[in-house]
Amino acid sequence: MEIIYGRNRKEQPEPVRAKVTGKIPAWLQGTLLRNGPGMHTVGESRYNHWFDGLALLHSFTIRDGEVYYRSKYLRSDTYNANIEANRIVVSEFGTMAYPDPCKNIFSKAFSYLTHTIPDFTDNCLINIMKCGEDFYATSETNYIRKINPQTLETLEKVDYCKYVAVNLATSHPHYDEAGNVLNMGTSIVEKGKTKYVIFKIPATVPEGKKKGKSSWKHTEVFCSIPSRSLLSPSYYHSFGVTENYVIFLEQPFRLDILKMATAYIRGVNWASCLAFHREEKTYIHIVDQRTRQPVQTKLYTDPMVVFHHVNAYEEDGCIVFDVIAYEDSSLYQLFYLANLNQDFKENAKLTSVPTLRRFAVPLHVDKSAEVGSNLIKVASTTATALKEQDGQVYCQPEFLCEGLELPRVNYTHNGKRYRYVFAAGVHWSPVPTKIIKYDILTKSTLKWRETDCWPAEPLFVPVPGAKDEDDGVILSAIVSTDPQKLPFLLILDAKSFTELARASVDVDLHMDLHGLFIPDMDSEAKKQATSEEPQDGASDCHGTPPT
Ligand SMILES: CC1=C(/C=C/C(C)=C/C=C/C(C)=C/C=O)C(C)(C)CCC1
Ligand SMILES: [Fe+2]
Repeated sequence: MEIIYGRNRKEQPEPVRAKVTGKIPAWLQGTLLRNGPGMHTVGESRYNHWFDGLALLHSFTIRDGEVYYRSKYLRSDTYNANIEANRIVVSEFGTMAYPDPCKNIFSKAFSYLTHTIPDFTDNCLINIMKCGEDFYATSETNYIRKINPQTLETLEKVDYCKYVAVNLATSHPHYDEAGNVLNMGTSIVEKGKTKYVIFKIPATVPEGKKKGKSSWKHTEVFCSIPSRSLLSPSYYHSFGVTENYVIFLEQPFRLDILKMATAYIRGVNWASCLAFHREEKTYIHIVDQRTRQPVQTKLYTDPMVVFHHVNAYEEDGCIVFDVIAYEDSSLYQLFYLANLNQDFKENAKLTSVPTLRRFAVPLHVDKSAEVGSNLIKVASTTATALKEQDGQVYCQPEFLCEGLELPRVNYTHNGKRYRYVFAAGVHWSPVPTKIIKYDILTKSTLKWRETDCWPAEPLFVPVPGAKDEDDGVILSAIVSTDPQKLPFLLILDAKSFTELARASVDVDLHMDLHGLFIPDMDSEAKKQATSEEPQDGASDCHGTPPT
């Protein structure tokens, strides 16, 4: 497993032409842009956790049946400082680092205690976010980095704090049809007012506002939800939306602000400031996007840990939402590199399998409904919401299926009724071994797997003019541990899950986390843009750099 997770990868900044077998659909034109950790040692120093690794961006550009690959390390301030010092000098999720070895521990403690929380890393390794015409590499701190989606070059650093009062923000924003970004973050520095903030970044500068100003300046706070515990807000990796509502799970997997404030002096990492409180409830917050107010009903469910929301929609006065949930927080523990070694089968055993759970919550509680009665009348789910004596509502999910992570849906169905979940297949180990299509209606599963192949998150791309939800393809970057087999971009027909094509590349492909697909501009504009490109005559697979 070290081959997959712990090894430093060589970047490939010049495009390499892939060897394509099978046939790539003619309509599939664009760039799959993805992010993930690629470097886990700097000089003699080593990160402890897979989520610490320096961000390595990579892309597969698909054009006229050909595929070009490139990869480039994000030149974050963190990357540059580490490379210059030839050691890890910036702290990450699982590794605490000290910038200045000359200072003694007390001066360090003093300088950090003057700020509640020290400056976080800009090593944005988790996802890619589209904001108007711009693309950003993202993580969960207050920093994101603008990138050039074609050349993968690193551009300016954006600090969320300048536009909205958050110190942490998710790397799983949602997009509406106009491309506006809806995201959530936590404000932890104002100790008396620890809160979760839902905010919207417009795709363009709003009409009537001075032209030329960045749309970031028009970021609006939608709603703030005070944290139940001021010194220990919930950690969350994503949230859900429907057409009119936002779903936020305040789960008992919490950050301890006091522990964070003293982490440097104590020499412990950020991860140790996170704890799962298995005796506590998970509170379900629903925010109405139209009134920007939280729904007043107190909704809760059993303790659980959720990283990924899958999708959500409204049905008959209820909100139905699907998440991948765990019984504990062992997932983050398993990604310590010490567990991802040869004995990973023993060391990296999840103590709880990820399960796809469907919740249904009532938007209104009928005053005349009896205590103990189930408020969910939706026939399509067995999820329940029981009215309690004190007016609270206890929600119990329907268990749909288990053994899946990194879920994706056809994004045109985001927030709406949907039927298919595409995901990576994992079981008692966090290492994906297959790609799954789960049909919520028939509760059936289609799978793709191949020996010694380790798939990444599967991404659905719809065929233009698609009629069915699964009219399109699945793209997944596959890492191979068979020395005879190159890594490849896999293209599956999303309906049948049969392989349409694979594009093998002789490069050091890394296991990544998340990304997006950027469809090419319309064909006329594309012709103009590519008319000046030289002809591809390379036989060594180093083809024409795609624009
Ligand atoms: C650096 C840093 C953080 C980083 C978290 C990361 C990097 C999480 C990655 C999560 C992933 C990849 C989950 C996949 O399911 C915290 C804890 C937010 C807060 C303190 C500073
Ligand atoms: Fe994620």
